[in-house]
Amino acid sequence: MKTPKTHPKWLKPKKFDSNIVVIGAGAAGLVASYIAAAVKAKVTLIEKHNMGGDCLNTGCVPSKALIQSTRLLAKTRRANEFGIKHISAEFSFAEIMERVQQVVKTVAPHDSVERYTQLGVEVIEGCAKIVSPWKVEIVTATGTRRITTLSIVIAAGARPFVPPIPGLEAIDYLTSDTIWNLREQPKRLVVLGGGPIGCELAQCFARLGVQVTQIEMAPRLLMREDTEVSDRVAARFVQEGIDVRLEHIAKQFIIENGEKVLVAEHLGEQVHIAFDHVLMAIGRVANTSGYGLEELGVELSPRKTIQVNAFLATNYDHIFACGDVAGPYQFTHTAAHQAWYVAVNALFGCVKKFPVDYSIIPWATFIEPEVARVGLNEQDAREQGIAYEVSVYDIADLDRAITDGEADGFVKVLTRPGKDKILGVTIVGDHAGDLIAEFVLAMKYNIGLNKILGTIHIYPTLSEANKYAAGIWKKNHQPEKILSWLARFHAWRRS
Ligand SMILES: Cc1cc2nc3c(=O)[nH]c(=O)nc-3n(C[C@H](O)[C@H](O)[C@H](O)COP(=O)(O)OP(=O)(O)OC[C@H]3O[C@@H](n4cnc5c(N)ncnc54)[C@H](O)[C@@H]3O)c2cc1C
Ligand SMILES: NC(=O)c1ccc[n+]([C@@H]2O[C@H](COP(=O)([O-])OP(=O)(O)OC[C@H]3O[C@@H](n4cnc5c(N)ncnc54)[C@H](O)[C@@H]3O)[C@@H](O)[C@H]2O)c1
Repeated sequence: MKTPKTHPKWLKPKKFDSNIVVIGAGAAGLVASYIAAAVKAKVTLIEKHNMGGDCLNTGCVPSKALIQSTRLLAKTRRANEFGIKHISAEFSFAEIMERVQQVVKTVAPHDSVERYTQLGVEVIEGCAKIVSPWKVEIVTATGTRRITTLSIVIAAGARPFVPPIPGLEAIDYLTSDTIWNLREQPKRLVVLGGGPIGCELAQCFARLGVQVTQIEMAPRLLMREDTEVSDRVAARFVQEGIDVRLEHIAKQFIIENGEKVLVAEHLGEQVHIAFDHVLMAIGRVANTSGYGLEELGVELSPRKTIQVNAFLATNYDHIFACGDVAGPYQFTHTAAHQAWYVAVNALFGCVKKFPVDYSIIPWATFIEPEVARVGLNEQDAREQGIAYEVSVYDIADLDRAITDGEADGFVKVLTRPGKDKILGVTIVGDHAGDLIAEFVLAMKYNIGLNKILGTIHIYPTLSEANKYAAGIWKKNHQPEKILSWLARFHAWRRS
C-alpha cells in the first residue's frame, strides 16, 4: 500500500524535524541509525530502556560471557585427558554472575548514548509512540516531545514468550530477561525449550553443578538442524549430566508436597518433574503493541511480527521494520543486515530501493559441541525439493583438533549434483561459528569447493577442516578416465 499523501485522520506536515526516526536502540536500531548518520541524514534514535537492547543486556553478551566461565570449568574437569592429574576449580556462582555483568558493562560503551551522539545521531531516552504516519511522540523523564519525520524505522525487538500454562502464574519463573539477576545457585533447574536459548543455558547451568532437566516437546533438540546434529548435542548433554526429556509437553505447574512440580505429557503419559527454578525458553515474540501500530493499522504477519515487504516497508511505504520485531530471523547479525536495507530504502527509496537478500544467512549455537550453519542443510533441501550431494569431513581426523583434545565433530557441505557450487554447510565442533565464515564468504561470492581446496590453509589449524571437506568432494568427483589414462602413461614411462 502506498502511504496516502493526505489522510482524513492525519495531516502530512509541510516540514520535518528528522529524516528518519528509529524506535529502539538494539542491534537493528543502532545499525540503522549509524548508517543514516554516516550519510548525513538527521536521525533521531529513541530507546525506552537500555541502549544495546537484548543482545547487550540480556542476550548474546551475557550468555556468551557465562558460556566462557562454564567452558573453563568443564575443561578443568577434563584435566587428566591433558596429562594433568588434577585441577581443582573453586568458584562462587555469584562471582561468575557478577563477571557476566562486568562484561556487559565493558561492552556497553559500543552502544552508548555518548558514542551514537558523537556519530551524529540524536539519541532520546524515552518511550516512543507513533501518533501519525509522520509524527512520533516521546515520553521522557523530563516531559513529552513530538517529532515530525519523513520516515520511521520500527526496531522495537521481541520479548520472551511465556505461554498461559496453568499454574505458571503462581511460580516465580525465569526468562532470558531475568535469569541474569540470579546470585544464588539453583539446586534443580527445569529448562523449558530445546532451542538455542534452552540449549546454551541448560549446558551452562549444568556445568555450574545445577541439576538440569531440559524439556522439549519436539522429538529432538535444535529442531532446525539436521538429525545427526541434534543427536550429537543430546548425547553430549546427557554425558554432561543433563536430564534431556524429548517429546515432553509442559502442561501444568503444581505445588506437590511443598515442592514446585512441572506436569508434562510424554507419549500420552503424565510425568512429574520437581524443581526449584524454571527457565522459560520457548521462543520470543515481537513487541508490536502499545506504541501506535494498532491505531495506524500497521499490519502484522501470521507469525505476529510486523508484516514487511521485500524492501522491509510496512503497509506504509515510509514506515519500515527490522530486527526481531520483523523477523523472519532473530539474530543480532540479521538485525544488522536488515538495518542497512531499512536505512538506505528509507533515505534513498525515492531514487532506488533495494530488496533485502536472505540467500546466505549464517548462525551458530554456542554450546559444546558448537553448531554453525549457513544456507541449506539436508532437511531444508529435502523440504524445498532441491537436489544435492553431501561431502562430510570427520573432525576426529583433524591434526589440530587431536592436539587440542577436541577431535569431535564434522564439516558437512551440500553442493549441486555434479558441481562444486555450495548450497549450504553445517559445522559441528570447536569454533564452528568462526570456521563457517570461510563458507559464508564463498557462498556470497560464488566461490566453489575447487577454489577452497586450492587455497592455502595454515597447518595445523582447525580451518583445515574446511579444505579437507572440499577434498572429500574432489575425491568423489575424480576424473576417472584421465586418471586411468595417467596410470597407463606412467607405466609406459617405467617400461
Ligand atoms: C539469551 C539470548 C542469547 C542470544 N544469543 C545470540 C547470539 O549469540 N547471536 C545472535 O546473533 N543473536 C543472539 N540472540 C538474539 C539477539 O539478541 C536478538 O536477535 C537481537 O538482539 C535483536 O535485536 P533488535 O534490535 O531487533 O531488538 P532488541 O535488541 O530487543 O531491541 C529493541 C529495543 O527497542 C526498545 N523499544 C521497544 N519499544 C520501544 C518504544 N516504544 N520506545 C522506545 N524504545 C522501545 C527496547 O527497549 C529494546 O531496547 C540471543 C538472544 C537471547 C535472548
Ligand atoms: N546463538 C544464537 O545465535 C542464539 C542464542 C540464543 C537465542 N537466539 C535467538 O533467539 C530465538 C529464540 O530462542 P528460543 O530457544 O527461545 O526459541 P526457539 O523457538 O528457537 O526454540 C524453542 C523450543 O521450545 C520448544 N517448545 C515450545 N513450547 C514448548 C512446550 N510447551 N513444552 C516443551 N517445549 C516447548 C519448541 O519446540 C522449540 O524447540 C532463536 O530463534 C534465535 O534466533 C540465538
